[in-house]
Amino acid sequence: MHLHGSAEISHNGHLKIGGVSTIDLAKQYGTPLYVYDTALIKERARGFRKTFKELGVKAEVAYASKAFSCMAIFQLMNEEGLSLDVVSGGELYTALKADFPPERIHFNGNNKSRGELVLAVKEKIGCIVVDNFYELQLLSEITSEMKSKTKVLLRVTPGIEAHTHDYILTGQEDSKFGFDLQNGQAEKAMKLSLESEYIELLGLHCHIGSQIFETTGFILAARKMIEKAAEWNSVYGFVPEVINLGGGFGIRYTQEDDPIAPSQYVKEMILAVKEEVSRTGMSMPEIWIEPGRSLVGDAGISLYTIGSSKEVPGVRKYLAIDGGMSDNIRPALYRAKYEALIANKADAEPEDTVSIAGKCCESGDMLIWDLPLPDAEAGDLLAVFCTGAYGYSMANNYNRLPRPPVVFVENGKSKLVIRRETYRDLIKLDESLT
Ligand SMILES: Cc1ncc(COP(=O)(O)O)c(C=O)c1O
Ligand SMILES: N[C@@H](CCCC[NH3+])C(=O)O
Repeated sequence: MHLHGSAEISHNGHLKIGGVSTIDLAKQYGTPLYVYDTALIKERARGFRKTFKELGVKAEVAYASKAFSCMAIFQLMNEEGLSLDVVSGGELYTALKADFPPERIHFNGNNKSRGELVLAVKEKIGCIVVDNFYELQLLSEITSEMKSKTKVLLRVTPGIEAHTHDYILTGQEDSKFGFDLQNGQAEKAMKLSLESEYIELLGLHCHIGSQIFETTGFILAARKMIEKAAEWNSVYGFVPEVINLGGGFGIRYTQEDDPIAPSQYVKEMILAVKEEVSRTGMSMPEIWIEPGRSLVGDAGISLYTIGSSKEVPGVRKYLAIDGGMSDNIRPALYRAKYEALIANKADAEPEDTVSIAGKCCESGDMLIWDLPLPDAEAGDLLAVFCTGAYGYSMANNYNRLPRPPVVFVENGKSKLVIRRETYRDLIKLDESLT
């Protein structure tokens, strides 16, 4: 078994993360439980910033908060000097409540509501990433009504097909996101933005997809954006201050995944930008990126207690855990794969191949198919690796399962940052509550 992130096995065969025993964590906070090693998140955040610094490029690294949003992670990212990408009024509200500096917040999304845009303009956030003509018009009206200058990036689709799951591809022509860069839409949006009195056009944004393992797509996108910007510069005199190349850097969920180092993505993108800038004679823009998964993904693990089991003779053995697609929908949604071990027998050799079932009333609620494990029984603790991104943030109350708590660990200490939902929480929106 390969360990992920900062996980290690102590002399008694127990799995530890961030220097804390997972057995103790399960005892103290119960299961299911999400655990994040914050030292690893800080290391990743510092790594991105350091790479830009070494390359001498003015940059902003914005944490894509959809990967995992709560006040504690926003506070951590703020302390690390990162900016924040939000995609809803809810994420924006959480960030403001966490005292995240509004000027370092960027607002993405393909159908922001009037209310969301008003909040963003009122709070004078760093920039709004405008996605379509409807939004451009709406934002022009809102900023004029409020007489408030607002910085904007235009999200464009550069027409790149990155290699990843279809559901998480976003940079191709046939996408719901952004202005098409090739067919004149983006150019029209740029002209409209320049004409709008209260809109201050900072530059362009693209995001080609998520969990991408190669740099080709990023390089092509970067080149296309600079090339287009240079063309517009010569025709309209528009010089972009900022080019945002999005996020999407892949991480290792299983040994089948072969990601490159986060710094490598950045280095190759910057090299492409620099080459294109000198070829076209444009001035070097600030480069912004928006990683989510690569900041928090492998820093998180999920802990579950094993309960029932079922043997289908000659076919397979199911082991059921006390969570499932309600706290990790990725296997059901994308056929995502994970690795796991028995945390209280972390040094034991696998003896069996089992399939890990969730407890939701759904046959598709399978967390891991065909997992080699040592002999496991009810009460054992299952640790699933790399659940830090899009686990808690996509958690739901299907079957009215309460969402698990989140604990941060670092240097042998743990801290509860989101408490477990209670049954009372589950009915708190019901109007008949007396
Ligand atoms: C606009 C935008 N930015 C950033 C991200 C972050 O992506 P990832 O978590 O893959 O780094 C996403 C998600 O794919 C996104 O849609
Ligand atoms: N939620 C997805 C990725 C989509 C990212 C947001 N555009 C995942 O779990 O992999």
